[in-house]
Amino acid sequence: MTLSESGPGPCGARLILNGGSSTLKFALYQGEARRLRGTLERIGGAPRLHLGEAPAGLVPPATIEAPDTPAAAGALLDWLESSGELAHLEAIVHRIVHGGRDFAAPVVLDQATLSRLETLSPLAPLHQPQALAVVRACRERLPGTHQIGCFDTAFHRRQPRLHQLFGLPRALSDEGILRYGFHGLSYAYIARRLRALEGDEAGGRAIVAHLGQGASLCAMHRGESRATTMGFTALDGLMMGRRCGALDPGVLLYLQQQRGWDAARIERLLYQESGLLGVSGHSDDMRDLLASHEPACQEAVDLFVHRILREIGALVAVLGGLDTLVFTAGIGEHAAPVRQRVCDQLGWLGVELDPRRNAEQGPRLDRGRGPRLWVLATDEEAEMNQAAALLKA
Ligand SMILES: Nc1ncnc2c1ncn2[C@@H]1O[C@H](COP(=O)(O)OP(=O)(O)O)[C@@H](O)[C@H]1O
Ligand SMILES: CC(=O)OP(=O)(O)O
Ligand SMILES: [Mg+2]
Repeated sequence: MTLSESGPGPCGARLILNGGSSTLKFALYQGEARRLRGTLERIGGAPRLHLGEAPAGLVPPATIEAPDTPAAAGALLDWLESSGELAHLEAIVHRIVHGGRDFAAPVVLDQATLSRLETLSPLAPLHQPQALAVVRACRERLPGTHQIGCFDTAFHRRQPRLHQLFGLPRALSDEGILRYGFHGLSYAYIARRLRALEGDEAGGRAIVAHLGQGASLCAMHRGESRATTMGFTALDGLMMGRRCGALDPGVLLYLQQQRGWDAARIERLLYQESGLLGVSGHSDDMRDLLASHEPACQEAVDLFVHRILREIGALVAVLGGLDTLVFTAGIGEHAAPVRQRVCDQLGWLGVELDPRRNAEQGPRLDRGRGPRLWVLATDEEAEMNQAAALLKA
């Protein structure tokens, strides 16, 4: 079904909801024009609502209750509704992290689609159940609006088959145990930005470092995904805020067999207790670690950078060289010391970061020699709005 078959007309507004592992980002669009944009961050801790863009007179709520993403979305809808912002709402566009093999483009989220997506929840336990709960709540609360899903995995579905395979028995690959990759809405947006910024030069080999609470790298050729560090789930690859990234699977066997850990205990270790938080013993937030002089906090940052370097090396080998390196997402966009440390250790690739440009947040960071270096603010919401508009066409 396309929206034009049943939609209420061309001038309806679209609300975009982008649930991350620590944030709920939102935006309201009228066609291509953005009316407001904001982030609810530190969900589950001490939530704060930042309004990046908003019409004059729209005041954020003084306090917000957000123990989890569905509660955060409910509070956000309460506030937008009481402010009169949802009067002409046509659709709510949801970021759905896992689309598996079947969902490679935006879809209308009807009952049957939701049931199919629920089967993927175990593969993205921090994101998928929460996003689907938000969709169900929106269907009940605003039955006159369409619910549309855009998928993190979609951008990577055209990777060469070899790059999607694990070295597992064929039968397991055939049933869908494959490398899917995530953060695809962010990578699709950055690929578009690079085309606009670099023009014909964008035909080259690029690595995009999406460094947020979840973190991954994507190797692109001509703006298309060739390889990425996340896999079947959003656990693989880089070390993250609370996830350890790539891990010798023997560690899991050891914990099961020698310590008697069950699946729930292992899931908690992998998704909640590891990464920057586990190594530092202090915080999962790069801002806290960069401000600390504790050796364990510094070691956590050292390991974060080291893992990025190792994975960049692997992706450069896949691409056969490097023309462009982009930093994006919470850490990539804001943590100049992390960008500096990564680039300082990539001299062997001809990377030369300009410290002044880096301190001034670029957007161009190189000295005019070697691979082009950029810091670009990602905009998954803009990508989702555009994708939803195409669904309507
Ligand atoms: N000014 C900053 N300096 C360093 N790190 C930052 C800064 N602002 C945000 N971050 C990091 O970005 C993370 C959030 O990234 P983001 O991409 O917005 O989140 P999510 O992965 O939940 O979508 C925070 O956990 C924090 O580590
Ligand atoms: C897939 C993933 O880890 O997303 P986020 O970084 O938004 O939590
Ligand atoms: Mg995110």
